[in-house]
Amino acid sequence: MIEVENLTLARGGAAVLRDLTFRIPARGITAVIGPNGAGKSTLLHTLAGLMRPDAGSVTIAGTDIHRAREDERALILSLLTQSAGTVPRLNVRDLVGFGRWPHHRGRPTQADARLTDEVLERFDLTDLGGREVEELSGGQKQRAFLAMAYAQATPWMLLDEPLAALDPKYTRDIMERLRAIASDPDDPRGVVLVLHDLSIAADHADWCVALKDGRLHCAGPWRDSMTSDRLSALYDTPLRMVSVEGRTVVMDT
Ligand SMILES: Nc1ncnc2c1ncn2[C@@H]1O[C@H](COP(=O)(O)OP(=O)(O)OP(=O)(O)O)[C@@H](O)[C@H]1O
Repeated sequence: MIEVENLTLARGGAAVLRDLTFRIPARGITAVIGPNGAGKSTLLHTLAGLMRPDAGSVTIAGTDIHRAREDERALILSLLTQSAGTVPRLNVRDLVGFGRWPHHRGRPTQADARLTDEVLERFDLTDLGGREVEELSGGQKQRAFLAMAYAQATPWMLLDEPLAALDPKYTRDIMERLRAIASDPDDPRGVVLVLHDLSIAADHADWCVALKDGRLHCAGPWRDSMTSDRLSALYDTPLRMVSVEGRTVVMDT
């Protein structure tokens, strides 16, 4: 479980996260949503321990993230940031293998190599293993970065806008992979991702954390906590959740 208590943080002298208290259950997909500038990326970086709050705490799997050492954090969570983009002259296999770093600290074992191969296979990247990451399409690249985060083998994966600039086919591909990861009976991971596409969130998220102007708008199971009125108030624009062929779609009205 992720437990956030009274989390408060300012950037450049301005309050960005304001007294946030909520929980995220250990399993499933959690969507962090809210308008531009609401504090979603800041929250994710703070959950990951990369930003230190001015007050409050983040406890993940029983560990106070801001008291833990970096190497301890790296065994609890992987973080995929929006700026994960450029890795000159690195091939896909090495990128994915890099996810094993917290486990081997520069001395990869045969088990790390085997695990890297399994992850390449799982993400359909085996044939691309020797290709430079920079040569991949945006969708393939995102899949490779996701595989790197997965290879870190942490109980939690935190992903900042992993669908940015992806076409519908790759969007679906990534979301189906995340669903499989979150509900893997042998090795389930908690997946927390910042999303802008509300229909994707409505369709895939089990849990939601909604921020507005740095404050918690609501948090809880998506089905119970999200309504058309709540979404409209969150984004200050009329939005409606409708069911189309059994799937929830969010449209502006
Ligand atoms: N480096 C920085 N220095 C000072 N303020 C910052 C910095 N980065 C972001 N902020 C401010 O923090 C607030 C929250 O930004 P953040 O990027 O967390 O929001 P967000 O919800 O992820 O936005 P978006 O949906 O547009 O990506 C914004 O007001 C932003 O201007």
